[in-house]
Amino acid sequence: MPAYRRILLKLSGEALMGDDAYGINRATIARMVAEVHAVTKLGCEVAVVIGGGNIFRGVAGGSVGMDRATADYMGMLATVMNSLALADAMRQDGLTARVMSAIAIDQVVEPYVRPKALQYLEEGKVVVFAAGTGNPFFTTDTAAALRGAEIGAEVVLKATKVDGVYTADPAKDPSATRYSTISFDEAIARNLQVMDATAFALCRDQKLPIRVFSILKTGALMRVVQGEDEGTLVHV
Ligand SMILES: Nc1ncnc2c1ncn2[C@@H]1O[C@H](COP(=O)(O)OP(=O)(O)O)[C@@H](O)[C@H]1O
Ligand SMILES: O=c1ccn([C@@H]2O[C@H](COP(=O)(O)OP(=O)(O)O)[C@@H](O)[C@H]2O)c(=O)[nH]1
Repeated sequence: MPAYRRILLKLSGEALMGDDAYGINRATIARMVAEVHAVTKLGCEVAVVIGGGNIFRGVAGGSVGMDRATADYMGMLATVMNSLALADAMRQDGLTARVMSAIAIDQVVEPYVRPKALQYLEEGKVVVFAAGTGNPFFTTDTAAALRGAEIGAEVVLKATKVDGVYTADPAKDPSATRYSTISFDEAIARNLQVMDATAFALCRDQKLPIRVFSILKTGALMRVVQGEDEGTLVHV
């Protein structure tokens, strides 16, 4: 029995690069798909939000000097590409996935319609939410919080490059230590950058817990879905 009936899984775009410099690493995406497939077999309904940082980010290198909103729309389009790649990898693995976009791009993917998304989930299909929230100045972490709340997910699972929430950015401060649990209030007060404050605040207000764990660690998703202690739980 899974510990959760329905989850919202946030996959880092940047982590999908694996050891590549850009784009999507086939082995990394195939491994993530296999892990998602395994948890669906437990009877867990899975919705996915995927980032775009492996292709384009509104606030990084390639966007210097650009109008921020324009750069953010490019970032959202990057998430559409990742979503298509992910859904196709799922198809190859024998999983049925549906991509729904927050921005109209009807010839490519169907638009996000909440009742339709709920129907797909009830049918056991994996739903991949593309284009983030559909708005510039937001992130795919916030999209994960938003869609997670909308579909009544019991938890937002953030699969990223680090294996939890640390006292400081572990990429910059090697003396940082990992929390096994932390409250939303403390994570916000300490300005911990593992997720943006908008995402934290939305989940806190909706009483939707977040678990942060490593996308690089094989079997971590399964352990989380089985209710085992993995990564960091951010709670109300
Ligand atoms: N307190 C912290 N605990 C953990 N990670 C942190 C913290 N502060 C900053 N980070 C950084 O946040 C990154 C994850 O956030 P982000 O870049 O938005 O990832 P994603 O691509 O998954 O959206 C980690 O790779 C880590 O280096
Ligand atoms: O609701 C959203 C979600 C994403 N983005 C843009 O899309 C980029 C890629 O998303 P994100 O950085 O969250 O991806 P990840 O960190 O997971 O790779 C962001 O930098 C933003 O420019 C946006 O404008 N609105």
